[in-house]
Amino acid sequence: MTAYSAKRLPKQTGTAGWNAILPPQRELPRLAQDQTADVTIIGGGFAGLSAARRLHQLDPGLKVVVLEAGRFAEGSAGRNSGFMIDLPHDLASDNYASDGLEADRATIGLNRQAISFARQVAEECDLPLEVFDPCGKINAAATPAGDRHNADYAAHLTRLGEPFELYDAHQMQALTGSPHYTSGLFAPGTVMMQPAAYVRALSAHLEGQIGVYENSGVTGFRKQGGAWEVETKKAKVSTGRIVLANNGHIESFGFYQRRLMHICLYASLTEPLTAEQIATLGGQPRWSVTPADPMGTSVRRISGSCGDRILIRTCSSFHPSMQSSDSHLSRAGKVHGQKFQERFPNLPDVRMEHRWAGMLCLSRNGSAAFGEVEQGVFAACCQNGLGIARGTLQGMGAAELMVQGRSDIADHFLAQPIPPRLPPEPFASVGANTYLRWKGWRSGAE
Ligand SMILES: Cc1cc2nc3c(=O)[nH]c(=O)nc-3n(C[C@H](O)[C@H](O)[C@H](O)COP(=O)(O)OP(=O)(O)OC[C@H]3O[C@@H](n4cnc5c(N)ncnc54)[C@H](O)[C@@H]3O)c2cc1C
Repeated sequence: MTAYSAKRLPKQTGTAGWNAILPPQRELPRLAQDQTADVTIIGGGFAGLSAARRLHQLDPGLKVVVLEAGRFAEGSAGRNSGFMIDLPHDLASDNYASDGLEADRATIGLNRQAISFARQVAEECDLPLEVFDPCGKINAAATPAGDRHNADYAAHLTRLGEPFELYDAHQMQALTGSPHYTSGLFAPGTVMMQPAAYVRALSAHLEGQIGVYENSGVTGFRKQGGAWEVETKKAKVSTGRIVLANNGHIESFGFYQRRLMHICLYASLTEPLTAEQIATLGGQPRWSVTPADPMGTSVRRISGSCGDRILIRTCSSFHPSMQSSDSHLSRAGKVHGQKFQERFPNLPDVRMEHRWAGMLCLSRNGSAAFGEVEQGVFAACCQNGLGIARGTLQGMGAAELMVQGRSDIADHFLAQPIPPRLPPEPFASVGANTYLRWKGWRSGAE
């Protein structure tokens, strides 16, 4: 008999700040009674919820069940910085060869399909701009190396025919209130999300169409005759097909073993700024910057019903156990405090209200863990950092692969080579953590 058991279920470190600042969340049911389904989706982040929505769009007659281990919006989907980005981090057109440009154009086109899909969700759920804002983002530089990076990136965007604007230090200060930045590159295609509010809204919206269960971690699944039996602690689902949309935790079931890198990122969110602090800070009420050096610090200022706050996102660590610790979080928190002070020296008394860690999943070659991994079992995992757009896209692609047999999105992921193996332990952990610390140090003021 074919059977897969989960070696572990997700455990989170720190409070998921985006979720904590929202009003109390209505609890969705946990799976308490045995059920049957056509498709069972394991994991309720961007990939799982998008797969569910796309399946329902393609065939409303399908009986679909989503099983999420924790509460919706408490996992990484509600712990990220909220940048739904259309442009790749590293443009492939370095060599100015036309196949590099074509590859970049294809990736950008697909990311924009994911953004359109999410925009429809925002429209149907009537999400306000503070939750889903197609306002673009700025790649901010704070050193000559960062300025050079932005200039190179601008040259690539020109070749691609993509719009952008360059800001000088004065414009950056007028926008952010911070004297820290030396230049910025504004690209208009990114959507800024309140990620927990989006995930809550999408899961609640789906509740009327399919079975949506939280606090229902899947402990295993086994082949029973022609169907799969998916087990949680309390009840089972007998299902024709399964989508594994549990990102790095796909490895917990034994797939892609030692091929996925489990990286933890850390973020802190301030308490609401007082009217006096807002006046001292100046700048615009909402803006979002990613660092010119990807290992630097992302910063967001938000305003609206959850108050005026600033998010600081930096530091990373490698955890094959898929779990960080309070001591790692506390160390990252100290760095967040320093990064805040460097950027906002005129706000010495602002306290961080929430700090958290969150896992994401990378492969060494940037490939996804996608496709039919066992008869009737489909993977939509390993988002390689840009998980809001890529997770949404993989969820859409897995649904299309199941129902239509193929699609542009599914073909894109199926064409990628399998993620290569990692070096054995302890070399992988020592090597990766040393590399991450070195890259973090090298990013300096960025
Ligand atoms: C601090 C931080 C900042 C980030 N910033 C950004 C950003 O600005 N932009 C961006 O694009 N990406 C960002 N990311 C990455 C992004 O959050 C992830 O790539 C994205 O959440 C991946 O989506 P997913 O649906 O594939 O996986 P997840 O969001 O991790 O969802 C998988 C779900 O599966 C559930 N699960 C796991 N095992 C089981 C099981 N056995 N049974 C049931 N459920 C299970 C988990 O609880 C989880 O909710 C950031 C991540 C962090 C931590």
